Amino acid sequence: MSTQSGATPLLEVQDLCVSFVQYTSGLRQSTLQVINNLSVAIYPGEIVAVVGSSGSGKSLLAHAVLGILPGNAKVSGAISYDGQPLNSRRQAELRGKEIALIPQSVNYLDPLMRVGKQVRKSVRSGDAIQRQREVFERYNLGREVDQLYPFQLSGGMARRVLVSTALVSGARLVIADEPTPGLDAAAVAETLDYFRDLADQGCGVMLITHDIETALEIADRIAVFYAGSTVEIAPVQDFAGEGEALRHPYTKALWRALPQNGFEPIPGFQPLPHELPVGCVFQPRCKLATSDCSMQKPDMRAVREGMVRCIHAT
Ligand SMILES: Nc1ncnc2c1ncn2[C@@H]1O[C@H](COP(=O)(O)OP(=O)(O)OP(=O)(O)O)[C@@H](O)[C@H]1O
Ligand code: NI
Repeated sequence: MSTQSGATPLLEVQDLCVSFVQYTSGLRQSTLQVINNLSVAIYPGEIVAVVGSSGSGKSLLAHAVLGILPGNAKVSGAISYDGQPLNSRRQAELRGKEIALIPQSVNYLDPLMRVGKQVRKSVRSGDAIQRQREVFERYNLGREVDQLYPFQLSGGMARRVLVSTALVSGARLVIADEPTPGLDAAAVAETLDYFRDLADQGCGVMLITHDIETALEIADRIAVFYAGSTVEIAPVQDFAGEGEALRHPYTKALWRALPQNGFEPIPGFQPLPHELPVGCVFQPRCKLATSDCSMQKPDMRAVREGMVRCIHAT
């Protein structure tokens, strides 16, 4: 992209496809493709928000980058970190160290380890106890919390512990999968400020969220997911006015569905992985659709300072 020309992305995902092998009756095997030709990059110093409705493939992208997809997942495409291919050996090496995940579910906490100890395990340099206490203080987690087991935490406390684990790690790439639900306004603001600090220090942050308003507050670029792929990647400034700077009809529709823009709903539903339409996946819901849109799936292409997957975009 022209704004970042020359720089090496911290994370680059190219043409990622993820499918699951499923066994139906008896030994019959079928393949369900859930991520299709997905490409996205994160440069040092930026926050990229990944937005999209439930089931669009956001968490699977995070799990593919970390190498923690379930065993029946088949992955193709290229993922690189800091200019080098991110193969499974490197994923294991970097996971929780250079690359930290704030998982969507609090079930990722180790149920058998006191939370102070499990957070300290992620500290790579400096005084582990001091780092852990500093971050816990920021999140209003008192000393007594250090000794608790995950089942003794409230939902919001468990979330703050998960965020703390990533923040003490000193990771250069933080992938935050819906980090804020269940947090009160102060903790949300604290978390978003922390992401901004990390980016300002040269880290990269992928913020996965279905809350487009939070994304617009904090991110530099927005990647919009729909039915297992990216439909648009746009600088945050393009989300303004009537959405005239946006490229994809779905992104424009998301923008107009926000309360301040009149709550105009998008008719129809996102298709499930086994019922994807031929051609453009958005075509059945799109006002601009022509017969060409149902012929073949459009490629992602550069339009102005962003990327879009629509043959009509200008
Ligand atoms: N292990 C699996 N086997 C088969 N299908 C799966 C598996 N895991 C996820 N999927 C499917 O892949 C699609 C994408 O799932 P994913 O969890 O990435 O969605 P998401 O965008 O994170 O949604 P949410 O906002 O609800 O967290 C969904 O249709 C889901 O049903
Ligand atoms: Ni998810």
